[in-house]
Amino acid sequence: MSELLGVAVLGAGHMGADHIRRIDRVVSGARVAAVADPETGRAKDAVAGIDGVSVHAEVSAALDAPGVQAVVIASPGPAHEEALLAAFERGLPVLCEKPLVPESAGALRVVEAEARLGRRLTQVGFMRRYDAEYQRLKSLLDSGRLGRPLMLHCTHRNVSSPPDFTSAMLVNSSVSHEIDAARWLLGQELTAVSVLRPRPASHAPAGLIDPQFVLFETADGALVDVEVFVNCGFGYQVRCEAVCESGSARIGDEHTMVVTSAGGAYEEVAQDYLVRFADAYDREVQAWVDATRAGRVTGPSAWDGYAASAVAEAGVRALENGGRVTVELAPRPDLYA
Ligand SMILES: NC(=O)c1ccc[n+]([C@@H]2O[C@H](COP(=O)([O-])OP(=O)(O)OC[C@H]3O[C@@H](n4cnc5c(N)ncnc54)[C@H](O)[C@@H]3O)[C@@H](O)[C@H]2O)c1
Ligand SMILES: O[C@H]1[C@H](O)[C@@H](O)[C@H](O)[C@@H](O)[C@H]1O
Repeated sequence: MSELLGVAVLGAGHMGADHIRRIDRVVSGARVAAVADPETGRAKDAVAGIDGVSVHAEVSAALDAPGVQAVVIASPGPAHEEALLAAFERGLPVLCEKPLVPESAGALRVVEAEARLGRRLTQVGFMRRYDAEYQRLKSLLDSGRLGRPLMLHCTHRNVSSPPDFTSAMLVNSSVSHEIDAARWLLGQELTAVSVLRPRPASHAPAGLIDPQFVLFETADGALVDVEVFVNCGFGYQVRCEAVCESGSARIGDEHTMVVTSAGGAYEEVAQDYLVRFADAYDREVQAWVDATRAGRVTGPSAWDGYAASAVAEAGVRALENGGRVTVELAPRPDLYA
C-alpha cells in the first residue's frame, strides 16, 4: 500500500484526541480520515488544523466516510461491542482501546463474530506490551536466566480517578492492564482471583473502595499481586517485580528527572498515563499501522481482550462478595491458537 492508511477514530476524549494527534503527527503511514463523537464539538477541537477529516456524531457515518480503511476505537468501554461488530461487517481492521468489551459475555460475542469471519481484524490497546521496560522484562523471563517465575508484585497508582469511576473499575479498567501483562509475561491463564480491601484513603471519593489489593493465581501455580490505588494523590506509578527461582527483576523505577534546588533534590514523578506510557502508545499505534498496511494483524488479540474481561469480571465478583472466585473461560477458537 503506497498511500496513507485512512483511519476513523471513534471517540475524541482523552485517548481519542491523543491518538488523533499521534496519527497526524507522530506515526508514519497513516492519516486521520474521519472522527465520530456524539459531542461533535469535542471531535472538531481534536481535529483542528488537520486537513481532509470528516466529523460525525454517528459511528456508522464515520465508518462509511470516504477514505476510511481502518478504525481506532477510543469510545467508553460499553460502546465498544457495537463499534467492533460494525467494523467487522465492513471488514475494517481495528485497534480497540482496552477493555475490548467490559462484560465477558459481550467480549465473547466479539470473539465469536471474528472467529466466524475466519480472520483476525482486532488488536486490543494493551499498550504495556509495547513499553520498553515491559519488553525487557518479557525477554529476560523468556530467556530462562532467572528460572521459573514464582510471583509478580505489581503496583498501579493514579493521581486521581475520573468523576464517574466506580469501585468495580479499579479492577476492570485499571487492573485490566496487569491482567493482560501477567498473562503475557508468564504465558499462562489466570485461574482464580481474590480481592482484599485495605481501609479506604480518606481523600478518595465517598463510597469508592480505593485502594484495593488484588491477588491472582495462575494455571501453573504462580501468584500475581496488585496494589491498585487510583486516588493516591502524588503520581502515576506502575511497577512490576518478577520473583523467579534464581533471581528477581523489577521495572517501573525509572525517573524522569532529578531536580536540585534550595538545598535539596527531588525526583519528578509522571502525573498520568499519557506521559508514563507515551512511547508505548507511539510504538503500539505504529506497529498497528505497519501491520495493517501489510495486510496483517498482530499484538494483543480479541481472545486476549476476552480473557482479560473474564478475569476482571471474576475480580469484580470477588470484590463484591468476598472470597476466592475461579475464572471460567470459554473454549478458545482455533483462530487464536
Ligand atoms: N490504554 C490506556 O492506557 C487507556 C487510558 C485511558 C483510557 N483508555 C480507554 O480508552 C477509552 C476512552 O477513554 P477516555 O479516557 O478517552 O474517555 P473520555 O470520556 O475522555 O472520552 C470518551 C469519548 O467518547 C465519546 N463517546 C461516547 N459514546 C460514544 C460512542 N458511542 N461512539 C463514539 N464516541 C463516543 C465521548 O463523548 C467522549 O468524547 C476507554 O475504553 C478507556 O478504557 C485507555
Ligand atoms: O483507563 C485508564 C487507563 O487504562 C490507565 O492506563 C490506567 O492507569 C487507569 O487506571 C485507567 O482508569
